Amino acid sequence: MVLLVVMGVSGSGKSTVGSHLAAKLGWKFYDADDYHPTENTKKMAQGIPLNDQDRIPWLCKLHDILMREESAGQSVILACSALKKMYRRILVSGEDAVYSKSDQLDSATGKVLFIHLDGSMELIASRLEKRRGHFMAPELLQSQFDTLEPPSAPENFITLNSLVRSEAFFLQPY
Ligand SMILES: Nc1ncnc2c1ncn2[C@@H]1O[C@H](COP(=O)(O)OP(=O)(O)OP(=O)(O)O)[C@@H](O)[C@H]1O
Ligand SMILES: O=C(O)[C@H](O)[C@@H](O)[C@H](O)[C@H](O)CO
Repeated sequence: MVLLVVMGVSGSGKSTVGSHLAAKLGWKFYDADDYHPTENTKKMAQGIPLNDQDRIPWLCKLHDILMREESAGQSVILACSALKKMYRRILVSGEDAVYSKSDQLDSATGKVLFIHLDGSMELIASRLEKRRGHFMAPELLQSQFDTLEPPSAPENFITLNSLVRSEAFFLQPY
């Protein structure tokens, strides 16, 4: 049983790569975008970046989903921006991560593998310009990069270039 989170800034390819990979592996797929409260979606559509207060309850909900699937023995892929280290700790450990020191929770980090899709602002901006029918305002990209804290040790992560072709992904089911 594997819990995978495909993370990165808006437009890095989380939904595309994550859903493709889940279909290929026969795992369940969740898109964090589907779990935002309406207020968050409205804010983003108006070009207003989300803050910690907007994101924390949403991340706690996503943590609950991951834990439910873990209890059921179900491997899952979640596409979620997870921009800050604290946000990733909430996904792994729930609301406790908001209040406790990071090293108190480090033993739990191995529960979830984060795949960071890393790409240049130029590449991702060109994708967002072409994308249609999505609520996210493309002008929020700068704030997404400003907020991003790329994962680092002792987090459990791998970094892939956003140019990765989802069909070429190498993971096999196990
Ligand atoms: N590897 C890729 N090569 C070329 N285009 C891609 C690739 N991955 C994604 N795209 C395109 O880039 C755009 C953004 O991709 P996608 O919606 O998957 O990103 P995202 O990270 O889920 O964005 P958001 O967080 O805003 O929902 C889409 O139009 C998608 O078709
Ligand atoms: O943390 C965030 O700011 C949000 O998750 C955004 O990244 C959006 O949900 C998404 O990426 C837009 O499509």
